[in-house]
Amino acid sequence: MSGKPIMPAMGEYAPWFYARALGGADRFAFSSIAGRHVLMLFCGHAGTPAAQQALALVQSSRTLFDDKTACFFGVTVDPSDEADRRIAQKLPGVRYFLDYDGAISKAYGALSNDAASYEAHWLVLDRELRIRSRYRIDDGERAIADLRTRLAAVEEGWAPVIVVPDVFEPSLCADLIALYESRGGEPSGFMRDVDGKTTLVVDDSFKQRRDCLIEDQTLKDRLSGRIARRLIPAMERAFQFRATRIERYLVACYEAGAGHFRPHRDNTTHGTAHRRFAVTINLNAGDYDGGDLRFPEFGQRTYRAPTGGAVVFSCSLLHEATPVTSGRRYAFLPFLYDEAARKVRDANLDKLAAHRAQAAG
Ligand SMILES: O=C(O)CCC(=O)C(=O)O
Ligand SMILES: [Fe+2]
Repeated sequence: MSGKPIMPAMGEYAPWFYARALGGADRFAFSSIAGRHVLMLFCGHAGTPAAQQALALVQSSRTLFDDKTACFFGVTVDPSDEADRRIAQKLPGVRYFLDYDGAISKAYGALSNDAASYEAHWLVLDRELRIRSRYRIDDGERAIADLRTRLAAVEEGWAPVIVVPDVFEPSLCADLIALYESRGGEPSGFMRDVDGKTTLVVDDSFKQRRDCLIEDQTLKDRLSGRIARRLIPAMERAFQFRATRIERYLVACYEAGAGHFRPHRDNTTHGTAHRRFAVTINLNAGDYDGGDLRFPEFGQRTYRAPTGGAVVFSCSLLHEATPVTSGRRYAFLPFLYDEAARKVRDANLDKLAAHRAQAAG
């Protein structure tokens, strides 16, 4: 077998992967960069004349890569690029994946399976990380012109979410806020797989929120009853999914000037892979500014459920809670899943680093 690489075709979703990013995370999640156009350069070795010219072009278009509308990712298979400083992360917008085992280059068809040949090229991806165009490495001017044209034509989209009013009545929302205020909240973390174990990470620059876990069974029954009768039927109609299980009963509080949760997906670790739908039930929607949901793969539009109402969305969608700029935002934030997903959860229990991890997301 020649091991000739197969390149993903135009319009296909780019393969997702984790890889070390130069000057960044050891396990950078490619899927987390969605929400803006991406220019990728599979350069192989950054020292070749073609790669040098390509990198100079990236530098001369530097302002395009602001991490808001677009970003650049180079992919190198050559450890000497890092050692000899031929490449460097430049924030915002310019990053490199260190693909020393060639896995990314193979998945994208740049490196042949027998690792004998490398087809250096550019790719332009849209904000959903779909492949829109491909250019040879010496055709970089056209790649960048194409990216500019696409950026100029970006349209606002609608995320595939539903907004369901009146899941909780106003007095139940008030009770939950009162519970939070009497008990207080703990700093809230999020989950990340570290050495194969799903681990709780606290990082204020990524997420800042305080959570109060509800333990009272009578209250939990009241809440799950509302969800079963007022939310799950709406989900069945919209998504053909019948949720039977609720993960975590928690009241969250985002404070003005600090509270936010940067773009993430809710099911990307072993310990969270069973999550199917995320639910945001706002408890005091009229009392704060900012603090809305945004789904960057579909645009900049924001979503806010009315008090007692829910926004429901697939846990696989990239989403963020925008910073609260005034007031305090309270929300009830369960994840829903079903019996098939429960088997996934049971199978992954041994991959949880700590029991506390169950509440975070
Ligand atoms: O604040 C929200 O509405 C969403 C929170 C969230 O995304 C999460 O807890 O995973
Ligand atoms: Fe989330």
